[in-house]
Amino acid sequence: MAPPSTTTDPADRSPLITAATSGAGLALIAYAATHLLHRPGLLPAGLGAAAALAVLVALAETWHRRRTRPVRDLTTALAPLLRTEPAKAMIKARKHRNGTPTRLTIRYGATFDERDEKARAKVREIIATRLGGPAEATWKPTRRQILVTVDASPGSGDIIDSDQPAAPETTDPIPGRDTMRTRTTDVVQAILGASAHVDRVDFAAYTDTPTGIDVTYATTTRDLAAGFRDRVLLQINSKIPGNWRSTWDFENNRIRFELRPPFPTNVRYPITHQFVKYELPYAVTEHQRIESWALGSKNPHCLVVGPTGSGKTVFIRNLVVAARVLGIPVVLCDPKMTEYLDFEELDGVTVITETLDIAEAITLTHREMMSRYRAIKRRQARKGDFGKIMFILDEFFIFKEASGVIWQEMKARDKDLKGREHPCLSLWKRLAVLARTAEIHLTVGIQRPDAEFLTGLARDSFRMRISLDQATPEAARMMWGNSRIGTTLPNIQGRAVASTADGPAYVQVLRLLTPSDEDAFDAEDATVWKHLVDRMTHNAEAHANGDGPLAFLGPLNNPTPVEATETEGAFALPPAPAQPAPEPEDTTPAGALEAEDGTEEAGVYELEVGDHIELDLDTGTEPVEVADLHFGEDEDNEEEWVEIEYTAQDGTTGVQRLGVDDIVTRKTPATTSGGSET
Ligand SMILES: Nc1ncnc2c1ncn2[C@@H]1O[C@H](COP(=O)(O)OP(=O)(O)OP(=O)(O)O)[C@@H](O)[C@H]1O
Repeated sequence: MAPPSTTTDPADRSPLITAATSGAGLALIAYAATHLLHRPGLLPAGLGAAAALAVLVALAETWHRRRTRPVRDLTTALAPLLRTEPAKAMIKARKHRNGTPTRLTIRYGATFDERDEKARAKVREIIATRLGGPAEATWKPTRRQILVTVDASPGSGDIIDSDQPAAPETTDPIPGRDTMRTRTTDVVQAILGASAHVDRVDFAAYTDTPTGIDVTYATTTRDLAAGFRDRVLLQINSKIPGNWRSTWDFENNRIRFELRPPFPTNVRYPITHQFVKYELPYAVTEHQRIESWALGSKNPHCLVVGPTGSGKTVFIRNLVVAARVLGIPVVLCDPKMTEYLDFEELDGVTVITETLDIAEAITLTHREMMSRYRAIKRRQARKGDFGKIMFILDEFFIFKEASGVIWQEMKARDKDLKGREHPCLSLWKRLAVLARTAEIHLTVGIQRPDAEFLTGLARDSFRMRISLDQATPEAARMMWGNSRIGTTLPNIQGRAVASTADGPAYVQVLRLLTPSDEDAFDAEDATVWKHLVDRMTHNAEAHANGDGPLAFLGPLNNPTPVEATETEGAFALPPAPAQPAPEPEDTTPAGALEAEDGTEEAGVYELEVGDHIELDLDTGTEPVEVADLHFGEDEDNEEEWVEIEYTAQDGTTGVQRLGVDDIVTRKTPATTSGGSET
C-alpha cells in the first residue's frame, strides 16, 4: 500500500483559513489606506468590509468544496483501479442533484481491461459507495470512457449493472465487427433483460459475419419454459443475420447461440453410400449427415405427409430403393397410378394401382401377417425368423374414398354384404397394430395430418414421421406434439421435418428422380438411377412366377394378371390368389360384426378414441367411453397389449389392459352419433 501523502491538496484546506487569510489581507489594506490617506475614519468601514468579504469567501469556498469533493474523492478512489494518467480531470460531473453528481463521464486508462467482470464490479461498487446510490454504468471501450448515471435518492443502495462491455473496438481490425457486437448486445438485452451479458461473439474468418454468441443471463425460471427459449431464438434469428440454434446451460445461466451451417438443397442420391442392414437412408441433415429410417419395432411404420407436389413420391422412392438394395421386397400401392412407373419392371417390387387390387393386396398381406403371427404364437417361429416386407400405400385417403364408393355399389348389388366400410379397411387397422411383430412395415402417404394415423393405437405405430409441408400450429401439434415445429419450414423442394434420433428435425430429402419425371430428370439423375437400378437388380431375390417373398400376393405378384379387374367384373373382388386355405382355428373376425341391437363385436385393434364399448370392470360389465389407447409389448414374453383409458358412465376413469387380439362389444359408431349409415 502506498504511504499517505505528506503534501496537502489546496482543496483540502479549511475554508476558514481561506476566509481568515482573505479577511486579514483586506484588513491590512484598510489599515494601510487610512494611514496613507490620513483619514482615520475609514478604518472601521474598511475592517467591516474585510470581515464581510471573508465571510463571503468562506461560504463560496464551502459550497465549491461540497460540490467538488465527491468527484475528487471518487477520482482518488478510482484512479489506481482505472489506471488513468493523469488522474486530474479524469471525472467530469455533468449533472448534480443536492450537491451530488448524478451524471458523470469517467475516463479510464489504456491498460484497464473493461472485459474483466470483477474489475467492473469493483468500479461500480466504488461509485455506488462514494455517491450513495445505485450506479448504472455504460462502458464505451472505443473512447475508454464510462458513462455513469447515479440514482442518489436516499436509502437506495443496490447496484444495477447494465454494462455494455465488448471486445475493445480499437484492437479489432475487421470493420463492422464492433457494430455487430453492439447489435448483438442490444438484441440479447432486449429479450433477456439489461442484466444479460454478451461474453463473446465469434466471427467467420476475416468477416463481420457472426458465427457464435456466448451469453450469460440473470437467474430466472423462465429459461425452463420451451416457449420462452423459442422466443429468444426467434429474436436472434430475426435480428441477427443467419439461421441460429441455441444450447442452454441452465446450471450456469449461459446460452450458446450457433450459426447453423447453410442447409443443403437439391441433394443428389449418394451412390457410394454404404448401406447398413435395415436402415433406409432418405435425407441429409443440416450437418450433411445421412438420415435413415431404422426398420424395427421402435419405429415400425412410417407416415409421410405432404400435399401434391411437395416431394412425397420422391421420399417414397428413396424407401423403395433402399429396401430393394437391402433385399426387402416391396408392395407399392399407388392409387394415383402413375407415380411409380419406373419401378414396375423391378424385381422384388410389386406396383399395384387399381382400387380393388389394393384392397386385395391388403387382405393378402393381412393373411400373410396372420400366418406369421400364428407361427410365432405356436412357438413354431420366432420374431426375426421372417423376412421383412415393406408395404407402401401412397395417397391413403384417395384409396379409402375410392374403396368406399365401390363398397357401397357392391352392397347395393349383393344384400349379403354387410359393414360400414370395405372389410379391407378393418384389416388395414389390424395390420397397423400387429404387423410389426410379423416384420411387415407399413408406409402411408397422406396429404395432411389426420387423426386416423395420429391418435390412439395408430399413433403408437406410425412413429417414423415426415412432413413435407409447412405446418399450421394445429397440424404441428398433431404431428409433433408441439405447435411450433415445422411452421417455418421453407418452401424448398424436398425440405421436411422428420423424426430423427434427436427428435423432430429439418432434413433435406435425397433427390431421387426417375425417367418418368421427364423434364426434371437430368443427365446426373440418369447416372444415379442407372447405378441404383444395377444395385437393386444385383440384390434382387427370385420372386417372379409366384416364387419368392411376395408369393403371398398370388396373381397380384404377376406382372400382368389383374389389369382387367375393374372392367371385367366391376364390383367383384379379384380372384382369390393361390394361397393355402386359412387354418381352421383362424376365427379372428375380418371386421366388426354388427348385431341387431346397434352393437357390434369389434377387435381391440379397431377401437378409436370416443368409441362406446363394454368392459368387464370390478363392478361387472359396464358401458364406458374410450378416452385413449396405447399399444405396447411385454418385455418378458413379447406379448403385445393394448391399454384402454376409459371414462365410465358415473364419470370415473380407469385403464384396462387387453390383448391386441381381444374382442369387445362396441356401439356401432353410426348409432352412437345418432346418424344413419351411409
Ligand atoms: N428431395 C427433392 N430434391 C429435389 N427435387 C425434388 C425433391 N422432391 C421433389 N422434388 C421435385 O419436385 C417434383 C415433385 O415431387 P413429387 O412428385 O415427389 O411430389 P408429390 O408430393 O409426390 O406430388 P404429386 O402427388 O403431385 O406427385 C419432382 O419431380 C422434383 O422435380
